[in-house]
Amino acid sequence: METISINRSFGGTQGVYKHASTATGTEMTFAVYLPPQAEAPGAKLPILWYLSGLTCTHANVMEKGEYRRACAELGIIFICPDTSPRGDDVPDDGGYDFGKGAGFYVDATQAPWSQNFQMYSYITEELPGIIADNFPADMARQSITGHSMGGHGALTIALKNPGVFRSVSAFAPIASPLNCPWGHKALGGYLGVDQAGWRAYDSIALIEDGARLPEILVDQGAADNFLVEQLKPELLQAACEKAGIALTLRMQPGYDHSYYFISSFMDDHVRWHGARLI
Ligand SMILES: N[C@@H](CCC(=O)N[C@@H](CS)C(=O)NCC(=O)O)C(=O)O
Repeated sequence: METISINRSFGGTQGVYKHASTATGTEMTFAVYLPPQAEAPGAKLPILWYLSGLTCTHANVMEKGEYRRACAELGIIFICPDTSPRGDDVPDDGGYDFGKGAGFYVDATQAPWSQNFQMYSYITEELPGIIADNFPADMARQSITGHSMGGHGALTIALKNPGVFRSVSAFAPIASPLNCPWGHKALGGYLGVDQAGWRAYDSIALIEDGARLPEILVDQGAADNFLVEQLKPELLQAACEKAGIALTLRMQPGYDHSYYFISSFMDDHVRWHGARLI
């Protein structure tokens, strides 16, 4: 692991790092905020993962997400991975919603994507190992959140890994790739046309197939341009009601899909996870 930058912030440090990934076969960049409590000898602190949305790198939430004040107060490590492999040798698509910047947190099975687009394994196996080896992290206390495509990532990863995360929340998540154009393009490309294989990466299908979480917090801007066609929180609400999952879905009047929305509710999410991590 190589350090790209370290900046003092809220008494802790905002770092950016890169490493050679065996999952993706590329260099991967990620950001880690260490709160001031990390500097105490023998510290082992809880982790909050944040998975980003389409077009993002680690940097969007790092620069605009405004998580550091609450993480510094509570003593939470905040981790910001990239959304896909990068590099000249990595295949790409002309659009913003498939290929680079759009890994969808799946392990691709279809050529040419399967060579590098192994983001599910990267996020659930490889990067946690790097974090455990290099930071004062208590891997028994992890929570996960994310935005849009990253909200889909947070929900599906938590549903598929029971017991790993103390809590899961999301900002404007893609509720069901099986039921929106972004999902059809990406999962069709990465996993092939047989939609049976998509169910392992669809929150609604996972719940229908028996996966359970005790509770979920979701904030959704009511003025989000993607709400009706792509995000469809009503599908998550119906699935959770049927399965007995305690979903708190907060429709936020006037908010759009941007980091102006995410940063407005980030403090709430960090504190909600903090109450379950500390
Ligand atoms: N570029 C797309 C929108 C993509 C988009 O809204 N991406 C969200 C995540 S789904 C984002 O966080 N973008 C980066 C940013 O706002 O910093 C469009 O113009 O329709």
